[in-house]
Amino acid sequence: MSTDTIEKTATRSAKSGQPVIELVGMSKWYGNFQVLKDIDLTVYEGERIVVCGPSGSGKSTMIRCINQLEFHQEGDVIIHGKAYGKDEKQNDLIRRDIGMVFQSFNLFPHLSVLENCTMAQIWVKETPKAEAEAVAMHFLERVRIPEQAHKYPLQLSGGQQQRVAIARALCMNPKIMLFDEPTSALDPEMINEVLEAMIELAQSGMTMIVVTHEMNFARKVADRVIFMDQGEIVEQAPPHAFFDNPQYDRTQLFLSQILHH
Ligand SMILES: Nc1ncnc2c1ncn2[C@@H]1O[C@H](COP(=O)(O)OP(=O)(O)OP(=O)(O)O)[C@@H](O)[C@H]1O
Repeated sequence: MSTDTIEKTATRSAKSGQPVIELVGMSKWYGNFQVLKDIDLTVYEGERIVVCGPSGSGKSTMIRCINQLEFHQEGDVIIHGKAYGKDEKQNDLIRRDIGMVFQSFNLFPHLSVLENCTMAQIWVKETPKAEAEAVAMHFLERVRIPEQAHKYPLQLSGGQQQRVAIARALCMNPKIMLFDEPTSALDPEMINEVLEAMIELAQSGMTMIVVTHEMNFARKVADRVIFMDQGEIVEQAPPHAFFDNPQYDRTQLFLSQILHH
């Protein structure tokens, strides 16, 4: 697929035409190993991007560079028109717009569900406790587990913990949500409840980048599917271009990746 077609695809799928994430010539090395190679990617407001590719292709590293959990060494990461730079205060402000959900939930085990959802609001945004709790309950209701608010993470199922992690991220009122294999650690019967929460979020207009191999989710929700391989974006297209076109050779590549995952 030509760069021109990719650009048109991206523009067509944009909800408002405003770029919210721009990766420009982004490269990163771990020692001598180049994990990301000259990545160019523009994500528009309200777009839902699914990222897939073989293990080790750099998917996690790319999305972790978007909120600077990892640091790129060349190129630019621009969020809402502002590039991460040397000014840590500005970097913190940029990061506040971005919520992240990890494969391993990353909840604090010694805090209740409610406290997990209020801690950053209280300490980072200085929201009064009662208000933070009301916000937390709102989002716990949205992911359908308000009744678990006073339990501790280890008293919940994996699917419930992941929904808490989604609620916790939403409590910070992010403009962008990043998901790094959010269902990979879950038992099969719990995957759907998490995907449903993500689908509802997508339908609310949230800009999302989701690293996942859940292709039903990609089909239902994604505006664009991006394939990475060896640190590069090797292909991107709307999901139907891959899945509804039996002639499309990337479908074969994709299936082989899934089978080996
Ligand atoms: N902290 C690190 N130090 C050195 N190498 C790393 C580090 N983190 C990741 N890597 C390497 O970078 C490459 C890309 O890793 P990354 O986790 O981004 O891939 P991925 O596509 O998300 O893989 P997976 O699907 O298995 O999660 C891999 O070869 C990995 O071993």
